[in-house]
Amino acid sequence: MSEAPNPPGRPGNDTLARLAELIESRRGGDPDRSYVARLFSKAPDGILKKIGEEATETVMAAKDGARERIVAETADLWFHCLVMLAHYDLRPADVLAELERREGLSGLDEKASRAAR
Ligand SMILES: N=c1c2ncn([C@@H]3O[C@H](COP(=O)(O)OP(=O)(O)OP(=O)(O)O)[C@@H](O)[C@H]3O)c2ncn1[C@@H]1O[C@H](COP(=O)(O)O)[C@@H](O)[C@H]1O
Repeated sequence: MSEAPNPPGRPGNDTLARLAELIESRRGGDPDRSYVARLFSKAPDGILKKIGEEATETVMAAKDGARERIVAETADLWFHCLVMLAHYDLRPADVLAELERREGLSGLDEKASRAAR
């Protein structure tokens, strides 16, 4: 994976990594001063509940074809997933590595190989 910073105006892996570090820094923080610390204090159920809510809101925005809401709700969903990953000592890099591992592997071929197992 490239270590180069994101090109200006092109947020990417750096953004996820930076946000993950910020989330990590909130562990054990004051729930009255930090939303992330509040989520950690309710982990895992409080985080998982938010992921369910944000996933539903993302689906509803997409059904409406509301592009701005799709972006906003997907950002909420990704953010809460990052908090969940941190709770389980995982990082965005772990998920990105899995996506990279799948690059070039057709989802249909992968599914067919499962049936053959
Ligand atoms: N990216 C986010 C981010 N995205 C969404 N949210 C919060 O996630 C919540 C989304 O919940 P909802 O939309 O359901 O709104 P709500 O009804 O107010 O939420 P609930 O009361 O139901 O929990 C809101 O409170 C948002 O403010 C976020 N909160 C924090 N961050 C990042 O996390 C960093 C640390 O935040 P603090 O820990 O609060 O300092 C921030 O600097 C940001 O970079």
